[in-house]
Amino acid sequence: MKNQKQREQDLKEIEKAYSTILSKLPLTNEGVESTPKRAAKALLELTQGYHTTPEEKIGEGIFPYEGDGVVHVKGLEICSLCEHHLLPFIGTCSITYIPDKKILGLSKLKRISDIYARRLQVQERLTEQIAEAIEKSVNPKGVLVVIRSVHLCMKMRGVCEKDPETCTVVRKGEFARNQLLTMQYVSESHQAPKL
Ligand SMILES: Nc1nc2c(ncn2[C@@H]2O[C@H](COP(=O)(O)OP(=O)(O)OP(=O)(O)O)[C@@H](O)[C@H]2O)c(=O)[nH]1
Ligand SMILES: [Zn+2]
Repeated sequence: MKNQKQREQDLKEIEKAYSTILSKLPLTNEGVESTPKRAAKALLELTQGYHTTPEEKIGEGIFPYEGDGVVHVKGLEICSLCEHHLLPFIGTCSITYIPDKKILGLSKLKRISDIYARRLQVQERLTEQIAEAIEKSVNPKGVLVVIRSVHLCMKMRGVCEKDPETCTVVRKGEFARNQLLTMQYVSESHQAPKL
């Protein structure tokens, strides 16, 4: 992982690259003087997930559990950047797991999804990585992750689709074996926001 000095150097180089990009546009706006600096900071913020791991974010947030239930958390906001166009995709994530003696602190589900969303992504891989991280942390009997999102690269450019929604589903353990259970929780997942 990069240290503070390397990251400051990266920030300067990204800022320079944004200046070059802007210099190719016939701009007349006066307000863009500090834009390369702001854009560089924004890019690093949107990709800060590269500098952390689930283990680090989960910390002490794993607890013993004796029950036989299901944990289902929906409506976790996903803000990511597509790796092809560097344009946002924005959606909601629903995480369901069947604990086996261990549960995660609820906020840790959002922290895990953020670690992977704050990188350059395709939605399929993002969904898979969240499911894998939950599997690795508490070894549940099953995990189901559903993301429903809108890709701005489909809406603002290219095909310019008016109301596109992409749904990706990853099933592990019990969910991979039980289609009916999977369908129940997929149908309960929140729709992507209207953008
Ligand atoms: N599978 C998948 N595709 C994505 C995701 N985000 C963007 N894409 C797609 O990546 C593809 C890149 O296709 P290319 O033909 O290389 O790029 P392009 O010419 O900009 O494609 P168009 O968007 O069709 O104009 C496009 O079809 C995008 O819609 C994602 O999360 N998952
Ligand atoms: Zn894209």
